[in-house]
Amino acid sequence: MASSEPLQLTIANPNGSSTTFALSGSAILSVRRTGDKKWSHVEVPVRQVLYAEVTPDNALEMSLLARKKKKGPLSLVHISGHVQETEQAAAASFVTELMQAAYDGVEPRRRLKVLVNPKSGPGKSVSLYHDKVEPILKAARCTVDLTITSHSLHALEIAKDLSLDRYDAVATMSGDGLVFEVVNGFAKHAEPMKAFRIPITPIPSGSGNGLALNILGLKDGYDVTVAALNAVKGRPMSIDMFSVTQGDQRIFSFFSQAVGLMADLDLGTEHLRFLGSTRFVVGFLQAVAKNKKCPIKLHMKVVESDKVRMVEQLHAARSENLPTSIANAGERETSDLAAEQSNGESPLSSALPELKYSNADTKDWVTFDKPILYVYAGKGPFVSRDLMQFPVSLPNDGLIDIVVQEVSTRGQMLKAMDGAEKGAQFWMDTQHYFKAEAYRVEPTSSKGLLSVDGEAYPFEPFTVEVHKGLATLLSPCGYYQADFDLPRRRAPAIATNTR
Ligand SMILES: Nc1ncnc2c1ncn2[C@@H]1O[C@H](COP(=O)(O)OP(=O)(O)OP(=O)(O)O)[C@@H](O)[C@H]1O
Repeated sequence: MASSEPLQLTIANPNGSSTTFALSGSAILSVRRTGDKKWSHVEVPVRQVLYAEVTPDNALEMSLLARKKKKGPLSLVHISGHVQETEQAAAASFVTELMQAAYDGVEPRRRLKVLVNPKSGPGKSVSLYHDKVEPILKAARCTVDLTITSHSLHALEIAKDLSLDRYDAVATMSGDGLVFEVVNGFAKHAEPMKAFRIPITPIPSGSGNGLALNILGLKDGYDVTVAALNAVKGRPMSIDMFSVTQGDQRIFSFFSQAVGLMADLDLGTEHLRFLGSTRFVVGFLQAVAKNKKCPIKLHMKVVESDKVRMVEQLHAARSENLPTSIANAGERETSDLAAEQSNGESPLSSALPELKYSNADTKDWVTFDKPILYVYAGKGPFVSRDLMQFPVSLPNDGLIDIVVQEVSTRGQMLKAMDGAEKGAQFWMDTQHYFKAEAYRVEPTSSKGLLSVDGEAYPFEPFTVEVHKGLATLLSPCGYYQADFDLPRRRAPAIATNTR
């Protein structure tokens, strides 16, 4: 709509009440209803309009998400009215304009495979799905194929055999564990590259919801209503995936790998589960008290190690974000993607990308030569609500962010907790940060833990490499929603280069 005049429609109801809709600049919908005390005036960004139509029996039906109070939760609101004969043409064109603005290039009425893990988080995901999520998907006229997972690896089995042409996206209502199963199921699919084009969209109900936090941001990352809206109309966003190879095993990781203190925290604090998220704080304090060196050798194929430059690259990528990071999965051919991923090095293929670094050849790589407390590598700024571990992470730069924490004083490690939710620890001189194409860890002792996306794997040598843009998520904006910047005064002094 080029006009700055709001597009208006008033429908008169037989009982004497009326509803007036005004659509301003294709961004804001305002609805005023006489005779409705609860929702007499609703004003929402058009993105929050789920559906609008004039039915064959001349009813105007509209569903949207609105907040009753400015800072209150989003509620599902249905508005309906009778369209009289004289109003029919105007109502039809208003609804068409509104739907175009509301979906802005995204196909409405998505076909969703929904997986709900009844055991995730506090165990209330099934009722939460039926109470909060399903009504939104239905109001948006999505077709829903629901499976309540009945056992561990059920989601993997479903993803492995998914009828790819039947679905536009897979929604996982759980924590990060179910996403891990879906990506590893896609990797085992008969058409893996096509499977990875199906976007995955997390609806947070687990105890670890890092992916939802990264996509939806700190404020909305635990809000199932915002996540359901993202399932309805988020845009496909390509993200890099990692292959973790260990012996003959190839695991697909979308999130993180950890050894040392952070793996101990992730996997070694199950006995503190009764503490909820406090378990990580208690676990961190216990681990810092031990201050135990992680017995490994670390080799990395480093591309960037200058922290200031990484922040600048983050901002540059953000400013040019949409055309590069948002890919319309429907319009992109698998072969285009294979070309992007291979960087022209291997023939186009519908098979998974071949491993480049599965052997132990780390010649010309950087070897980290100081005592290590932990290595934490991954994608996406937040690993939890309290820790922005990878503040400069980009969704599909083809690189993995590697944090290497040197063994340091207990006092300094405790200080690292201060501002960790904003990524403050990034600037610690003892916390080294690399962007790499690949890395390899070789344990020098058999005692230790390895966590891959929160799952335990043997503490044995492993190699990780990046597959650029292999998987697809749905995102409201095309970038990770986490703010991070240079600390203005200190910036020039703290740039580290440990290459
Ligand atoms: N019906 C089920 N019974 C038991 N486990 C299940 C069931 N459905 C799925 N699972 C398993 O639950 C695991 C945990 O899921 P997820 O990580 O998504 O949630 P979570 O609440 O964050 O869990 P955690 O705290 O254990 O990481 C998954 O690895 C999955 O295999």
